[in-house]
Amino acid sequence: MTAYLITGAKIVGGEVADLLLDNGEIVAVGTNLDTPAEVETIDARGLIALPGLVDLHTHLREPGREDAETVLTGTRAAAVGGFTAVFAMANTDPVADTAGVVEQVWRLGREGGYADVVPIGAVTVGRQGSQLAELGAMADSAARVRVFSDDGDCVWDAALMRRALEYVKAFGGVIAQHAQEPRLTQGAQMNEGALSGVLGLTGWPSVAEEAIIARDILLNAHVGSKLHICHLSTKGSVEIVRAAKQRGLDVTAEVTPHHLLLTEDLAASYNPVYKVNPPLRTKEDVEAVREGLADGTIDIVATDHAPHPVEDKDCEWSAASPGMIGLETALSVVQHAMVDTKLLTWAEVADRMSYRPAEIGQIGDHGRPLEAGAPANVVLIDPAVERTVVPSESTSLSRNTPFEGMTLPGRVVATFLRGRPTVLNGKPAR
Ligand SMILES: NC(=O)N[C@@H](CC(=O)O)C(=O)O
Ligand SMILES: [Zn+2]
Ligand SMILES: [Zn+2]
Repeated sequence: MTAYLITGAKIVGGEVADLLLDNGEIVAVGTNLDTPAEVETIDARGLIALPGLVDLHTHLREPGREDAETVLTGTRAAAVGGFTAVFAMANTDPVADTAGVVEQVWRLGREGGYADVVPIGAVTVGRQGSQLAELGAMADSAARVRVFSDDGDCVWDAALMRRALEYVKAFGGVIAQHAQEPRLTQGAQMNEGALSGVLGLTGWPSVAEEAIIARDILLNAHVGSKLHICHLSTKGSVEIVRAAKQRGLDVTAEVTPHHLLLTEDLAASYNPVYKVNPPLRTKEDVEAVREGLADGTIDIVATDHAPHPVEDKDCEWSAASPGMIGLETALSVVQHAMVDTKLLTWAEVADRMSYRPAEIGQIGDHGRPLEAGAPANVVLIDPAVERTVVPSESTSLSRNTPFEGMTLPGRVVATFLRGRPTVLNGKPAR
């Protein structure tokens, strides 16, 4: 295995040092390092070294919708975005609700070699919301599932949600909730407000998200288990989570890059590339989620990378599937919305996009500080360049990026997974 000497990188945006990667590990960090006779040197002057990013919320679409994405294409896109581990959501076909399916997804990730794939198990059989899935068997499987979610749908039955929280408590698992009260969002197409009225699209009110978050925080406090909130999107949700954390209640939350940057106004184009669950919200909401991410109320950024084939997006708004791709643009959006605005430092970006998601998802090999002895999961980024997002250039099989035409800062130059490059010079390396 080739050893790599990365020279002159700003370590997590701070001090300049060299990094020696060998045998899958970070062997040393410092200057004038002793290197093996055969070493590949990467000049990283001007670049920032971050721990490999971890995405707690990715839709890889395999099995079932391999026309939209596969484990291989999705993890390749993840590597291009700087990720070394992704959690694969369970809303596949068949649903990831048995040990057999989660083991298959886990194995496909291993074979691809671009990023570690950690399957998320469904909470209920077929994500139908009526009967608990075999959570224990998925936890005991080779995939070691710790995160469970019916994402795409809400576990709306309070008794079932309570039982799920109780069940996973036995092995320290976490229930990741897609907070969407179904009765309040029947036929919902976009954020509910003045604009949805003008556009004639059925509204998705903030309270449909907030009511479930409040309920689940209370249920979880009662049970004493672990609750994670997927793609939180409203100011009210931030306030509820902030108050819960102040009271010492155990809850974690994520925000997507698109909810950190985009607003509901984009729906006025009737272009379904802007249709997503939860919907794009208002400027006030965007400001609130940015503040929440900055002060730690929101623990992490997760992409909710949701690839869809052209035919599911190139149609009228109400017929289109909700969801946006995001793996390849996530870090640039975070730099633009959070770093360039001085809301987060690079060290805090490492926390929100690597350390914390690995901790919530309970994977030890990722999300470790760049120190000797840690697995060599490293990403090198150039924060000084800008690029314009062109959908046809995406590594993902799908093209449904809402950032088309936007000029965003930063670019991933190289990604290393256990010391092996998955991306070099911004291109997949394997
Ligand atoms: N976010 C979306 O709009 N869509 C996701 C499901 C989900 O995350 O709820 C998908 O699977 O396409
Ligand atoms: Zn969801
Ligand atoms: Zn999702």
